Amino acid sequence: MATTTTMSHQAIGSIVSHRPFKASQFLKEPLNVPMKFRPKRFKIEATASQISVVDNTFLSPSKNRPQEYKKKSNEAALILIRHGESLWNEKNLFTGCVDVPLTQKGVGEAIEAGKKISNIPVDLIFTSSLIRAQMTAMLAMTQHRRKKVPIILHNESVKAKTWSHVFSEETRKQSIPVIAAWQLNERMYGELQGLNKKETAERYGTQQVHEWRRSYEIPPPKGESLEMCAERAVAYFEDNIKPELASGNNVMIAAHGNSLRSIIMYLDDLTSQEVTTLDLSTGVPLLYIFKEGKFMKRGSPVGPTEAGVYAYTKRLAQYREKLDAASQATLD
Ligand SMILES: O=C(O)[C@H](O)COP(=O)(O)O
Repeated sequence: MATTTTMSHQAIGSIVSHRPFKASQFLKEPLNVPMKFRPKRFKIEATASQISVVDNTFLSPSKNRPQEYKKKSNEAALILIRHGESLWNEKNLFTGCVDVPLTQKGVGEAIEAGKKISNIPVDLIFTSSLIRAQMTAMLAMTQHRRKKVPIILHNESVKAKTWSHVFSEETRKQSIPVIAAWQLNERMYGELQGLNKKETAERYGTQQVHEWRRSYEIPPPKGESLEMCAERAVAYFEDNIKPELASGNNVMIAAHGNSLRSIIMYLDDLTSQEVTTLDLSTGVPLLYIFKEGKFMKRGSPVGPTEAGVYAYTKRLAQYREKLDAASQATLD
């Protein structure tokens, strides 16, 4: 079924661009995206009065970060975290691209997530452009043993980039670049955004609402199907995140239930049937290792504090030993 979706300002999410532009200019045809993720029917037409997004294709992250951030290794860690509970998760409302902050419980979940990954190296963070994902990333990093400072790279204009430049080499070494990308936003839930999930199921039927929420191909009214969400999220992952992993940079992605489901579908090579049963809890970090062009799942911690249930690789174990040695040296 070929349909064209025209999105309003809610479609992509947040933030600012005062320059007139067509959002379609940011949806490049991805070159390396597998057939199942190539845009088939995804077309956005909007002007700046209807839509506003972070122009984060203006400067691509890997090309514009200083050399110091780049390093080589034959293995890299990839952490995926769905944001902690938001105010609309608490109220059981469809949220989609509406920009809602974390609840107190969500803040706690983000901090607990941070404890679980506190021994895993992180060189670079990608978040969506929505505050609940950004809060989660920042709160999680407060718990990291390496104590680097996450710094948002503002690439939306040359001026923003220049003004947020860090001049001290020493300080730069102690920081982690954070790149916010609207392509990692939650799926646009269309006319369901702001509706109560239980009431919607009562009105339209449990089966219909389940299809809107979990099927791969069926979009909610005027919203994005998981397939459409994958077309932007997986393309972004392939174009901007995978090259970082291939260069040995350890990456954390803080994003959303459905943008992460689409990325996990790609990483685990799930079928459109298998992905219907994939459901992500808030604030639980998943770990993958990227090695020799392949993604290997290393599990997800179940305990509240310890990362030990991850299947550590030798390199991760060495990193942890270094952290232990550094803490011991501080105590001595
Ligand atoms: O956007 C939302 O409402 C949630 O973040 C994800 O909702 P879902 O579990 O209904 O897909």
